[in-house]
Amino acid sequence: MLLWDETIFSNGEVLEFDYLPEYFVHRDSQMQALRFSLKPALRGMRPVNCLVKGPPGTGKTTAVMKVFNEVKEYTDDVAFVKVNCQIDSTRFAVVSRIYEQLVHITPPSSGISFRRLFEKVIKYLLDSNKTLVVALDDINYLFPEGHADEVMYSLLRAHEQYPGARISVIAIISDVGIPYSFDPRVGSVFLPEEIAFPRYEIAEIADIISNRVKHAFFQDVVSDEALDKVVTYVDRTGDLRIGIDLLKRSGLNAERRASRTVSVEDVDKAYEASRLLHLCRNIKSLSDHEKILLGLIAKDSSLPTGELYKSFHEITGLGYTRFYELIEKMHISRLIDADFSGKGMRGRTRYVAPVYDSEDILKCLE
Ligand SMILES: Nc1ncnc2c1ncn2[C@@H]1O[C@H](COP(=O)(O)OP(=O)(O)OP(=O)(O)O)[C@@H](O)[C@H]1O
Repeated sequence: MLLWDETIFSNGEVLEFDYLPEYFVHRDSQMQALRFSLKPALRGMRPVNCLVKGPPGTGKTTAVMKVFNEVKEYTDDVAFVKVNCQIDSTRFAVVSRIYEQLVHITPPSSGISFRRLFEKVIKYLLDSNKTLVVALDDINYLFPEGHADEVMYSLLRAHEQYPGARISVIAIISDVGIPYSFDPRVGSVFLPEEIAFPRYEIAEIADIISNRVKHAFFQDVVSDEALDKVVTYVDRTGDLRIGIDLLKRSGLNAERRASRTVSVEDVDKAYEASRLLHLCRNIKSLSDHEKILLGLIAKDSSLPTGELYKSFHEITGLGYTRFYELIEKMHISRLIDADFSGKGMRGRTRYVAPVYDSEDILKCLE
């Protein structure tokens, strides 16, 4: 029996999402490519822009943050800023975040234009003679409304308007199969070094997960069978984040039943929640109107678009154009399927259906 102050976690912190692991392996070539791209900054030159691409949970953000930390050890002349585009999803929000991280003051959310704020960023860089490297993490979230082009254009052409400004970008794309492309105007200034992060092999997953177990739990808490089960689940999606979440939830499940060991059943039970991680993460990033619409679609996927619009309009008061834009956006984000069902008596009727299990969607929306 576990007492109140007893725990099976020796260092649960290593299972938190924001933990930067010391043991970071199987990404040597990618780390090396990042180092080479950033190296010019050590000589006061603009670093090479990068496009870091790969499926979710393959270590992209971690690799970039680790290389940032390495360079910070060498020099104070480079300022590194990571922007989470899922949270900061407009050009203004991105530059606000950059300003906040550089100057350590949160700018007002209104009453100041993008241009004014951007000029403050540039002034800071010129006054301090620093090079700025911006990692735009999960830049995918900026594509649907065209913000990715605006952001990239502003950052990468800054030196034309403000001579002497040195800014480079590491665009991190979580590749979930949705096509994306930059505007040709951006393409002419963004000729990046592309760095691919492929899915991990099962042996690599096993290596990383077992190392995390060693640091997170006391000895012999996680049996080989339970560990294998976690690895099998991670291998299904290729996403290590799911594995780390699984470890944490399995451990908590074991503690809940006052056990000193994590069983295969604890892992199975935890997977119910962990497998929804991505879906819930995507849904969390939607606006309130999008959530309402997705909820309606999940509740009844057989509704023709006209009916769906009526219900949506009743709740939100929004018009058809906006409704249609939201349908398009969620279609692009792969949350819904939106297909023309053919030509009927009333012309073309477009039906929409959720890509994911409706119950799962409703669970994430709760
Ligand atoms: N090679 C590795 N060694 C140790 N831990 C790793 C490794 N790769 C990824 N991880 C862990 O997996 C989790 C997800 O990694 P990370 O956030 O870097 O992935 P990502 O590719 O940026 O994901 P996304 O595209 O979803 O944003 C983190 O907790 C990280 O510590």
